[in-house]
Amino acid sequence: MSPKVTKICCIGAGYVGGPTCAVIALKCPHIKVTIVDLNKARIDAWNSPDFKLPIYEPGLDEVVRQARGRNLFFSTDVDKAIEEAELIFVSVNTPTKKSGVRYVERATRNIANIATSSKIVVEKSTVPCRTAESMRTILEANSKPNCRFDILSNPEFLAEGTAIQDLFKPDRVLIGSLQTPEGIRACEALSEVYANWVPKDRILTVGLWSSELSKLAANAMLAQRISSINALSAICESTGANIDEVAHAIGYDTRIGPKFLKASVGFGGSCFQKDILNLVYLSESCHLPEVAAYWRQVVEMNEYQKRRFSKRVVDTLFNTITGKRIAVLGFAFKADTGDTRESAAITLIKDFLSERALVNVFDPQVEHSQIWMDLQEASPLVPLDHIKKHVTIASSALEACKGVDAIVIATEWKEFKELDWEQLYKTMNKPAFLFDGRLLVDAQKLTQIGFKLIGTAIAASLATATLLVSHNTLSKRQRRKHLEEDIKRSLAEFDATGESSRLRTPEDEDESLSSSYSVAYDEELIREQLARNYAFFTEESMAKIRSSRVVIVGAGGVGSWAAVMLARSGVSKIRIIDFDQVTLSSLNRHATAGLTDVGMKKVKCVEKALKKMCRWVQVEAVNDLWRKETGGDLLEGADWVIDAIDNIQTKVDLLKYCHDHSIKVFSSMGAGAKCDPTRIQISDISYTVYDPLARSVRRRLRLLGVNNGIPVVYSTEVPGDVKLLPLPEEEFQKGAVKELGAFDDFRVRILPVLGPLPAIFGLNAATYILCELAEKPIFNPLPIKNRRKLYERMYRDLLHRESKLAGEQLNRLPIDEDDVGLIFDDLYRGRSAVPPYDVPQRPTIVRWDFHKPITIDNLAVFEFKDAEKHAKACWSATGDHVDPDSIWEEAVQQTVKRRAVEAQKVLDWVM
Ligand SMILES: NC(=O)c1ccc[n+]([C@@H]2O[C@H](COP(=O)([O-])OP(=O)(O)OC[C@H]3O[C@@H](n4cnc5c(N)ncnc54)[C@H](O)[C@@H]3O)[C@@H](O)[C@H]2O)c1
Ligand SMILES: O=c1ccn([C@@H]2O[C@H](COP(=O)(O)OP(=O)(O)O[C@H]3O[C@H](CO)[C@@H](O)[C@H](O)[C@H]3O)[C@@H](O)[C@H]2O)c(=O)[nH]1
Repeated sequence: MSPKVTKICCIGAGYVGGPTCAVIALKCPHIKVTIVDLNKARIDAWNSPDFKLPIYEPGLDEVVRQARGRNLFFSTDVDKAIEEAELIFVSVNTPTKKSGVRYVERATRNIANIATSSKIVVEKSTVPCRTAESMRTILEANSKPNCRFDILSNPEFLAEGTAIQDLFKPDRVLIGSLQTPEGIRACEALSEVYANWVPKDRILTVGLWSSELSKLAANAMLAQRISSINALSAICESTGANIDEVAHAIGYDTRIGPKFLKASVGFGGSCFQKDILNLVYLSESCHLPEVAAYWRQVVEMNEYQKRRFSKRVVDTLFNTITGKRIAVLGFAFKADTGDTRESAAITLIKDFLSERALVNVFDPQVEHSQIWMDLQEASPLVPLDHIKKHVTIASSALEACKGVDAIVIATEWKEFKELDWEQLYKTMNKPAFLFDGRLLVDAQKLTQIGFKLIGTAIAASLATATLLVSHNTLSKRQRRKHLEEDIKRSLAEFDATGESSRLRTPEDEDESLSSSYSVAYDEELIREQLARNYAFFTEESMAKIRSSRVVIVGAGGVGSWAAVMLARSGVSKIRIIDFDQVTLSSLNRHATAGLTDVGMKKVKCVEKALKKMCRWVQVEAVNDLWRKETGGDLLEGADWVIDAIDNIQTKVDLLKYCHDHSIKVFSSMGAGAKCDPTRIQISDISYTVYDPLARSVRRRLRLLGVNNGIPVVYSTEVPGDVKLLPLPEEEFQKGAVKELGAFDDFRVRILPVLGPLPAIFGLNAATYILCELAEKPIFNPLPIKNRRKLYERMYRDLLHRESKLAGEQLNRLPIDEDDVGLIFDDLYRGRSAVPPYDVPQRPTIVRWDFHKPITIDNLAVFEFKDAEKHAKACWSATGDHVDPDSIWEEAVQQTVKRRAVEAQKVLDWVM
């Protein structure tokens, strides 16, 4: 017979332990239930005379009111409760990663140490599969005589906000046990407890490991539905489909069902992310990388959804929210709870702050102290005082929305649906933007009031475009009128913060930077300043450039020039990282440093200059050495990274890190000891030649498994006479001098540098990235240029072959070496016309159609042996030549024809 349970202890008085065991006490008056916790404040709150419970959960206080003091007790005396109980729930928190079960382990050890009689120990916490085994080992190793422990898994499926309802009427209660007679008896004892109110057919009994895994699986499947619908919402936004309609339509299929298909700003809560990551670790430890990647994508999609949402806010508010005020309605991770763990609102507010917006936040349940704690935790490097200057916690939604430029609904609190929106509209700045991250409000009604409504998933991109145009046209005339005054005002501001003749202190820098931020720079002014770029790239591409973030590692000769040109071209977010200071000798190549900047941090010097050039630019100056161990965070949010580092090991680490994390990176190779700008070029790292730094980086990366896929700027120049200078004593004082070397052979020496060269490298990087951001990439940058000798040889080969075919020695051809260069490098990009279009070992050009004369549109590039084969097959001494289309496959014919069309365009351009 199964043992009768009369006393239960629950370790952990949190969101699960509290409501679950309170309901057990309510439904089983014959059982004494004691909920214990180490956190005294929490227990005091559970015991508070006026029922100010530590968690907000509809219906919970009613349950506690009925049972507390009768058969429900809350206590900090963990040991006493363990000793008394026959059945112990372990309902402690289980944060992510390997350390996640440490609280479970601690609680288990506690049980082992205290218990003097047999116990049924129940895992209520969500744990990785086979945690019960570790618990058993701990319990058995420490057990006393006549003391047996049976372990059960009884995962909890309640959702916050509906916990009481879920506990009263669970879909199922799952109990896992070892399939031994003792295990089954323990399982029956727990089943009996639930049977007091849960129908028997809803109590499922399974094996221990199945039960543990089922909990992770259930959450993974639920979260996967949200990520799936959120991924579809992105498609809706691009196509004009409506995600609510899509969800409704697919939910009608009984196999899919209507629940958990609400597109949102991203799921939050303490469970989903943690439990999926647990499943990912489990898959990895079972050596199932594909399975791990599959589940990881659910979390990644969620991150993407949050990022996408904040980007949408910035884009819609005319590409900048600097100085603008945004109301965030809702801070809890979902409605009807005060829980904020992993709430999407935290990420959104963090993003808004990093864009220098001002935020008003309101949540009907979340404590103010909790909001400050979460925001501080999200940005640990930013002092709380600074956060408090930019965030205001309002006491009502109305107060939060007063005077704001936009409202963001982050939590689906019902009361937000029923706000007096007409009143709110009146108090807001116009246009009154409303971003409904929960698709909560009545879109039609609010649009009629005048709101510019942008949901997570309606055809917002189209709406935004229309808005931008109408807004701009409407106010263009007035704005034009003020343009001149605005410029004057701006210039006056600059003067006030401008250079003085004395040496500047870091305090001066900060002051001038912050005051220059305070001036709102009109969108019209920005467009005027970027007019030539708009003309070059078009509206759409410029929107992409302006909303992008570039991280530049290295603020020296290369990085500073790249930063300047990116900012001048409209990039609005630049993070620049360097640990060094400006020295007098930096001035020969630095883009922004002046005499008064000597001694200043390089990154600050760049920041200061960029802000003077471009008022839209937000610079994050990070005065630190980039290290692979900790540098990941610094690359977060980057659309592109520029490697402008001169230290080879850090360079390799950065490139490898970017490669492994699929972060786009552009690298600068060696600019030292060179002077010929015509030999500087952009290519994939795998195509670099004659550059010793590139060779060394290439070799080290290859050892790390990275062969290609990194665009670089480098020079093919082979310096004739490089004079290395000895390293000055002060550099040795800094230690680790070996790390200073640009490349192996040049360690601990100073490489002579001609100033313009690093500048050109930096400008190459900026140009390449701008075209990429604009989605108008430089089409196939030449792998190699300045190959005069090669062109001469190819010309000679062609002359030789044509002479042989004609049966007489020709002196010249109707094309010259420049034409060869054009055909080979510009038209054929240095590659053969034959798939897979390799760079030929011995590139050769050959007449394509022998019926026609030699012209640049009748020559093709082949590997030497293919060219010979071609001539042999097509040429006929009688003049009855064979049509090349009859001997070459379709792909080759098409390539040659495309190149011929391009050749015609070149001719039209040149003539
Ligand atoms: N929150 C949910 O909606 C939910 C739903 C189902 C399952 N779960 C799972 O339930 C578990 C608990 O989650 P939660 O949200 O209740 O966490 P929580 O942080 O709200 O509560 C855990 C409590 O355990 C206490 N605790 C930790 N170690 C202790 C010890 N050795 N002795 C006494 N008290 C100790 C902590 O002080 C804390 O008050 C987790 O594994 C979670 O994944 C949570
Ligand atoms: O269609 C939907 C449903 C939910 N969410 C969001 O998803 C998150 C999680 O919601 P929900 O699952 O309702 O709350 P939780 O309290 O996290 O509950 C989940 O996690 C618990 C802990 O493991 C499990 O017990 C529950 O069964 C499981 O639903 C919240 O941010 C919701 O806003 C959506 O965006 N769209």
